[in-house]
Amino acid sequence: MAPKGLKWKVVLSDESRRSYVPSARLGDFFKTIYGKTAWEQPEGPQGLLPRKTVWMVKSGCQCPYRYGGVTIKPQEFPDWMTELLRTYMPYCGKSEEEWPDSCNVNLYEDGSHAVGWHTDDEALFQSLHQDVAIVSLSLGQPRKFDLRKNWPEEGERLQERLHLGNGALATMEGMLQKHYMHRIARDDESLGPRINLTWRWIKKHADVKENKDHQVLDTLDAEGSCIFTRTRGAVTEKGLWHRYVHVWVLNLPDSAVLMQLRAPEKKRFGGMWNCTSGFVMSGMPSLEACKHHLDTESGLRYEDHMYEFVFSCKNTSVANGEEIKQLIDVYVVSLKRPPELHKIYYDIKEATELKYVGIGELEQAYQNQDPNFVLVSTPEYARRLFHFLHKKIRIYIEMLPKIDSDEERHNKKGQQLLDRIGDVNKLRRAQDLGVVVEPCKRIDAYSESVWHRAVHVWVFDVESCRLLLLLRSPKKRHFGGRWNCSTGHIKMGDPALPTALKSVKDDVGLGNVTENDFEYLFQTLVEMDTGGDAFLKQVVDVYLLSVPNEETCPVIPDLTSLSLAKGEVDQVMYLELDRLQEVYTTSPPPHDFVVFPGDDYQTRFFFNLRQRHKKYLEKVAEPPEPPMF
Ligand SMILES: O=C(O)CCC(=O)C(=O)O
Ligand SMILES: [Fe+2]
Repeated sequence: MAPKGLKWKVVLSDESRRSYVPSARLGDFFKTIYGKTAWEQPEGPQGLLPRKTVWMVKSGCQCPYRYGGVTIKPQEFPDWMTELLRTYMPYCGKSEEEWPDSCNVNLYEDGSHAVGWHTDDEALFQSLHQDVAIVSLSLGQPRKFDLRKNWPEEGERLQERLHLGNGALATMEGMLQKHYMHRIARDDESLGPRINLTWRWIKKHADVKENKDHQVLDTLDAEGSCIFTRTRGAVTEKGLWHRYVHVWVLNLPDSAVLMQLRAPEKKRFGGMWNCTSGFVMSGMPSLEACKHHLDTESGLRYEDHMYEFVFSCKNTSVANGEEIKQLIDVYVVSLKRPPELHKIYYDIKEATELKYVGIGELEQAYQNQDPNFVLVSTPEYARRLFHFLHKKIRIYIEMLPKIDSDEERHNKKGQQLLDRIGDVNKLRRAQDLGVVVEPCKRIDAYSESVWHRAVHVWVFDVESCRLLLLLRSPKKRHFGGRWNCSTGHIKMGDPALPTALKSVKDDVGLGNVTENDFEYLFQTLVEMDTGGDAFLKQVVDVYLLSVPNEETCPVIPDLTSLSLAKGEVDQVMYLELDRLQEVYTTSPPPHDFVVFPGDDYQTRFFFNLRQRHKKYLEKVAEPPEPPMF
């Protein structure tokens, strides 16, 4: 109450005992929000979120909130939100026009409910690029709110703790989301429920679309020259030739491309996976169209030089009974550090999901004419696109420092001891013959081309005659970014079979199988140039793990049920034996597969497996044996 200019000395200031609103009213707020909210408990990559939540937006906004691998659909601000805003915004100096347009509401039912370290840095809020404000209101059970610096300077305090009590109003301002993380930690004491509201201002909404049918496009003659301009509505209705762009955002480390699931209600190709694509407006260079579509659909902006023009092709297709005639300019944007999915914006009216689809998976979609994907039927499209994508990935992998990803992580594996083998000509099975000379370190085995031992394990779907293939992480020293079976080094003195078992378990998490399920196929010598200075020289015991088998693996493992070793295996697929044999017999072999040289693989392997498949079918077809008395 001090008049301006007069300085009072404050002897006691206890904000913690102050509430902006009488506590009975706080109780009413709590009850209303608790009871009137359709709470959700979404499931993320690590299971159910340890709290209930809703994402609320002002009427007219459709933006979903995506974070930590979950997407929360928006609910419109309910009536009680207006009352809360009217009550609290004056404390933040915000008039009604300036009220926030969205709010994340969390319900922590007890002390086991929490939110882990995170920042509110999703593209919607643009909080990594500019000062933003987030206003937080806490109701109910007081909880501890922690803040932690991302890049603490030496000697600086790392963490701050606030106690957010019933009715506490807090703000996060400036560039806090860039420099700090925050959390509500679990609290094992038995605690009552707490509701927290964080009000935010959405900075990057969906592009407000004008009536698309009125956009003007150039129509083309057979040579691709512009003949006249027509509205988009007329072009699509009459099936006139027009210009179109496809933009493939290439995630180099994962060998994958960004795709979106088109909203089911879209007139053309609704409910199908597609790259970013769109019309080229009259007079617009196609590069501008690419930039426009990528920005408005996904909020991704890149400099011109990031867009590589790959090729143009003519394509005709039919969607929804209408003929579409397009001259498509295809562009690729290759990213060494692609954005995390949950940070990419999308408009749910246009797309309902985003994902990075492995190039292998996309190629398979083309081969199988997968109806879940929008595919360009002109054969040269797939041929030229995949040729280009593979080339980009190859160049990227060649540029990576050649370090074994494991070495990078613990620097231990390189020190592992392997058996060094002397005269490989004397050898049938390394452990039988006295050809093991002396141990050598794994790292030296690589750099000095020392013969050592390894296993290959092929998981064989004997029913459909397919093999499980693993896409090796691009960072692997040998064969990075290429499809192969499961492989492992045999450590000094170890027998091969347990190594085989361990390899598949580590690589793809096949849990129940035992050593008895493995079949020894043959031993082969692998001498290959894997891209480094030295040759890889291995004496390999090749094993087969056939599925299904009655005891430990009664069903063929579903790809999604496998758990892939991080940093080792990026993807898995089943490939028909015939197709793998084609890969093995193509010359030169396709660079995205590891193809082991030598007769053992070329002949024995495929022959062996085909026999097993045949036998299996015969066995299944046999009538059951009559009971014996
Ligand atoms: O419950 C809180 O106080 C924090 C909530 C939060 O960080 C969020 O919703 O992003
Ligand atoms: Fe947060």
